[in-house]
Amino acid sequence: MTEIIYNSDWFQAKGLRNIVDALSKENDGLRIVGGAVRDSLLGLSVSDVDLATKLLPKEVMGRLERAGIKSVPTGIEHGTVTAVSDGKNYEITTLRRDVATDGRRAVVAFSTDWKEDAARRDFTINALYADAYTGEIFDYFSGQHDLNLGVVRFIGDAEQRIAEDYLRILRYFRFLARFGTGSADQEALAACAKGAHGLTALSRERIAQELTRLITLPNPVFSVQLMVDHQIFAPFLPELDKAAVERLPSILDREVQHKLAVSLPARLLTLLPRDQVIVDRVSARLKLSNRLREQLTNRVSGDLPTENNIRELAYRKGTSCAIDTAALYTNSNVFALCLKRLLNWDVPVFGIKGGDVIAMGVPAGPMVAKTLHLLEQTWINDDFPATDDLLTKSHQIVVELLSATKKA
Ligand SMILES: Nc1ccn([C@@H]2O[C@H](COP(=O)(O)OP(=O)(O)OP(=O)(O)O)[C@@H](O)[C@H]2O)c(=O)n1
Repeated sequence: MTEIIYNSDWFQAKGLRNIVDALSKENDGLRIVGGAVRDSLLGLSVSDVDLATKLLPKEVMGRLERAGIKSVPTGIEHGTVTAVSDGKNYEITTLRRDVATDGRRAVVAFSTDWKEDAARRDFTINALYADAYTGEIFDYFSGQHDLNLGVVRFIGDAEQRIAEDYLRILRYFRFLARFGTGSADQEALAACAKGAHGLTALSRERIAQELTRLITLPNPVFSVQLMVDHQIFAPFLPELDKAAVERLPSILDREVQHKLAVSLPARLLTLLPRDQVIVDRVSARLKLSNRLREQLTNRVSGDLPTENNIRELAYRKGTSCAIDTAALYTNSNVFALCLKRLLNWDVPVFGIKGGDVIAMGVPAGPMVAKTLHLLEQTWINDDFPATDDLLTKSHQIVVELLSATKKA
């Protein structure tokens, strides 16, 4: 186990080594903790490295400064300093024990006891530490055992851990989807259900971020089903569509079968009815980014996709939007036909401009835009013919249009 950590690229990274050299003047003062240790033991890639230390935040900042490493007091009242080393951020947090909490924010006291620090963390698999010099693992709550079995277990009393931070409910289901083996502990589920009301007190951004991370995992179905069964969505997503638990697996199947990239908007929309008002309301409540809101709106507004209109949808709203809507709202036959229509088809550019129709005899003014609109729609209805055919046909249409206008 020690070798796995010690030989990892992230452990030997220059940025981390510089920090370790700057801080770790005494033994037992600095350890890696949480996701980096957990993921590394599973052979997964590690992107974020968090450190825990017995040193007080001021001392951490002082030592980093003397070593020429930039540090930012990102959460100094909770003991967290972010070091920027070799272009990467590392969060360094002084060991803590909780003294009070309102479920959103813990009031903490600093500690020098590793087990005390471990005891205030959420799950056994997240309370694994690795010595920052040797990579030696410290496991106070059988986290490695649980990791090997795919068990997500709260440390100590689940209700208490949840009351310290209600976001842990959503984290529970996310980690279950990532590491679980398809079973969940009834006591933990009951504690999550009991604490779910507390989710309303959390910042919407934190909820949206967790939900996004869960829903875009390779297989969130088991967790989502459990969350539906235990009414976990009710406090922040009462609009949850009953069909969600069927639509989500169908999207996943289609993504895998047709090698489609995971689409966040499509995954989120599996949870909601196809109703723009509701989607807008949820987007506002969860404070989703403008870009994501637009993507969601594009996917619920307009006609349902069919084999006949799928290219028009792709032309007007983009290929990924067209594929998503087909994946979300059509049966498997129609979906396959839609995909076939989009395969090897590059969305073309309409080749006629205002100047072209004026050159064809349309008088400058409002008639230009109207004519362009008509020509574009005809081009779409004719299944996007190439520019030469488009020009010939456009000429005919303009001639007919002008003679009809003259007669009128
Ligand atoms: N509500 C929370 C959030 C975090 N943690 C602790 O803080 C560590 C770091 O948290 P975070 O970076 O959010 O998660 P990771 O465990 O690193 O995993 P991932 O990045 O995959 O979410 C966790 O491992 C856990 O020990 C916790 O106890 N309770």
